[in-house]
Amino acid sequence: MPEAVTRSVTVGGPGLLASVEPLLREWMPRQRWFAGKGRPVTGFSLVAATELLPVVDGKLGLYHLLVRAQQPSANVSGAASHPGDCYQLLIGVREALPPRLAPALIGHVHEGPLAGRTVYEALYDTRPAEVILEALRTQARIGGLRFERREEIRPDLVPRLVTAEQSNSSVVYGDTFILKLLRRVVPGVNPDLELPLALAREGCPRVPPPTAWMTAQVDGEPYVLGVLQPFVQGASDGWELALRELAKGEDFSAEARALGRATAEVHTALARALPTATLGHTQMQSMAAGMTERLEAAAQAVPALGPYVPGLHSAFEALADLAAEGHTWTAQRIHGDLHLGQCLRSPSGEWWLIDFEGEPAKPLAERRMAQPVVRDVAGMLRSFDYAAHSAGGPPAPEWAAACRAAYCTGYAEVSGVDPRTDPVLLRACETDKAIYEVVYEARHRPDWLPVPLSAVRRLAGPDSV
Ligand SMILES: Nc1ncnc2c1ncn2[C@@H]1O[C@H](COP(=O)(O)OP(=O)(O)O)[C@@H](O)[C@H]1O
Ligand SMILES: O=P(O)(O)O[C@H]1O[C@H](CO)[C@@H](O[C@H]2O[C@H](CO)[C@@H](O)[C@H](O)[C@H]2O)[C@H](O)[C@H]1O
Repeated sequence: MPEAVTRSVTVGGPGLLASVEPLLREWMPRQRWFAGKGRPVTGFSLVAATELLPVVDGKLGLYHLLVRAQQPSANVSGAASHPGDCYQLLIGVREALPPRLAPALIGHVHEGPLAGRTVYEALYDTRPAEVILEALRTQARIGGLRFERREEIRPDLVPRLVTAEQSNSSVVYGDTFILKLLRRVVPGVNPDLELPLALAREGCPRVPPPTAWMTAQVDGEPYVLGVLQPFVQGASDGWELALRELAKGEDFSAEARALGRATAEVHTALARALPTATLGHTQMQSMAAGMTERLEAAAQAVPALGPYVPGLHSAFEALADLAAEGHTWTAQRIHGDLHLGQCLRSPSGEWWLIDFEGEPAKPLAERRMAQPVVRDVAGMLRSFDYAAHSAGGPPAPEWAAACRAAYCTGYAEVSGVDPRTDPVLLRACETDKAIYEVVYEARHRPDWLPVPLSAVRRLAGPDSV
């Protein structure tokens, strides 16, 4: 496949990749954001390279790379044709790393134009993070990179990398803005920019409005690479708060109800901002078929699911049956991966929803489809259950049940529709989510696998084991 190198400079283009490839092969699969875990990386191909700061006289060099990780077994059914995932990297080059940058080390280069130098994850470093903010602030165009903004940005904000576990990488600037740099990038409209922009146009106060964003044009296709948005100062995320309350034996249902209200506010604004649809027999049967396919793929990938497969199937069959009876559902754009960790509570008690990327493993077209809002509701209901099984003590099913009920009540107060009035769809969506979580945990956090498995056991019903 011909791949354009945005700006092929001697060191920063193919020369840089050739020098660092052996280091990346070792370093990238260890990163939390690396999506292809468990499959060998056989090599990298360069999609685009942009020099942001040249290596001059031993001073810092900075390169923006889009690289494709070649993993021949990525797609079992189309192994030979899968081009591999494309990742965004910001690579710093120095003579040596100061101790404060030790965690950022990628490795020491032994050959090629960078021989003798050290390459590192540049987001840990102040100057590279400043370069990106400055490009956003001035709406720069560098090589194939485009930086755009909706609002003014102050020039003197001090950056710090967010070190929390996440699927992408974020930098906070002076407690004023947070920039999320996407790691695995795909061509097309990214909902993590599209939806917050649509919500900002609607004046929805529950989602931080994008201040600026960064894109690339590669082979004529647009890639969203990063989004800058206001930083909610002093915020705690819903997951931390829920675990804290659980540890104290405290009820969380007032917050759960407020979260239900916030979710419904966002859904109502999305339904105003973007097209909605009515899903009839064919679409719902195809949704149920998709859920069944995911279950089968998950059972292949995670054998522990095996005994529950028949019971889980019944949730999807019930949905298909309801569709066959002529029942219809309303669909609209939704969050797509809603859970407690995507909800921030400001010190004044307001809830914000973040991270509209959807389930990262799903194709973009699927993530951008109109869907029943119950999918998001199911994600949150799963999250209360997750908290009740993860707090360290014995599982707290009554705590989860109270939160789940309060969340649905809050949702109904704002939207006028209680998700519990659609139990077949709710069970199917919760089951689908729990199966997704089983695969996610098996791949990323195997120690957590028992948490979604306990839900699978419950959702599959008593006859399945
Ligand atoms: N606007 C914001 N204000 C404050 N903190 C934020 C904001 N957006 C994100 N964060 C913090 O950054 C973390 C990662 O953001 P998120 O969008 O969920 O990234 P990822 O897709 O990598 O998981 C969140 O869990 C939250 O703690
Ligand atoms: O926040 P991300 O977009 O990275 O979402 C992924 O990672 C989440 C974990 O960080 C994962 O969420 C699962 O674990 C949460 C607790 O850590 C729990 O609150 C969620 O309910 C549960 O789904 C999410 O599924 C995954 O897409």
